[in-house]
Amino acid sequence: MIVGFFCRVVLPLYSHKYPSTHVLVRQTPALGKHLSGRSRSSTSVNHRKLVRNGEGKKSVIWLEGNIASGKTTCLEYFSKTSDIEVLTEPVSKWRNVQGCNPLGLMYQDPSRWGLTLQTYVQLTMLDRHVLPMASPIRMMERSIYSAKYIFVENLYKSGKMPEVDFAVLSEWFEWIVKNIAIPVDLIVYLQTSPQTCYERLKQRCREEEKVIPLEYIESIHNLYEDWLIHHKSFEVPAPVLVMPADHDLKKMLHQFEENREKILMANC
Ligand SMILES: Nc1ncnc2c1ncn2[C@@H]1O[C@H](COP(=O)(O)OP(=O)(O)O)[C@@H](O)[C@H]1O
Ligand SMILES: Cc1cn([C@H]2C[C@H](O)[C@@H](COP(=O)(O)O)O2)c(=O)[nH]c1=O
Repeated sequence: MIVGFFCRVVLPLYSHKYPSTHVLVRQTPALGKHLSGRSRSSTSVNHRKLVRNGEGKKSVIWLEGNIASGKTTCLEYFSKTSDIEVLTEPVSKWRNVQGCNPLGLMYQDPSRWGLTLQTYVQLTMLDRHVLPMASPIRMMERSIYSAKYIFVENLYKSGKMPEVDFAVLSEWFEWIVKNIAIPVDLIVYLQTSPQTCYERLKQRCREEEKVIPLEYIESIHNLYEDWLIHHKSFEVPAPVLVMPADHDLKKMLHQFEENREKILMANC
């Protein structure tokens, strides 16, 4: 089964270096063209979109990062803060929709099931994005954007997703982001080395993910870096706070605390 998923994938060699201690906030050039001052927040959405009322002062943070980079651990830490609601990724749904497991099927045969999984990921992510906010601050694990720009892109670029599947998903995605407000004020990127994620992934030992080789994690890493660091692939919809995340748990918790203000004051 491992062969079924990965044998035809041609992957680039991994050659990045990682900053180890400091945290960077990046304002994207593309963002500046569209947004200015206060308007970069959730209130800035195109008037043609379906805008939700009463959310002007609220702030939405997306937590992005590779598989097993420590997103859930970070969310757990911030979930203890009052006035923050935390939305984890709906992975349990991806593992069980009406008794079927699209995540497992995708890892077994991505060409056959990639579209199925990614259609469901797109739907369940959208469902998360449009959920009315129950607190002034929302921290959300990943986004409909990373599902498309990282995971769909990876399936397509690695030759695992047929062109027609990619075209259909792309049209759905474009329609959604054009017509539905997807607010975001800050993207926090947990920047890890693929090796770190690979080790954490093995330690976590999720059944469906046992077939994942290091090369897959490297591809996801490169797509994240091209998007959020090098700005080489797709528009970045909010400023990016880069948090080095190879450190042990103690240091990571310290780093979360150090950056608390920066993260929680995202729309000020
Ligand atoms: N800083 C860290 N050092 C060592 N292990 C970690 C660290 N952060 C998380 N882990 C462990 O790595 C695995 C993946 O972490 P998790 O938070 O679930 O990542 P993600 O949500 O990004 O997939 C879990 O077993 C978790 O306990
Ligand atoms: C968003 C997204 C995720 N996946 C896969 C990748 C992982 O196996 C899980 C998510 O786990 P994580 O520890 O939170 O990274 O889902 C995918 O295949 N496609 C996607 O769009």
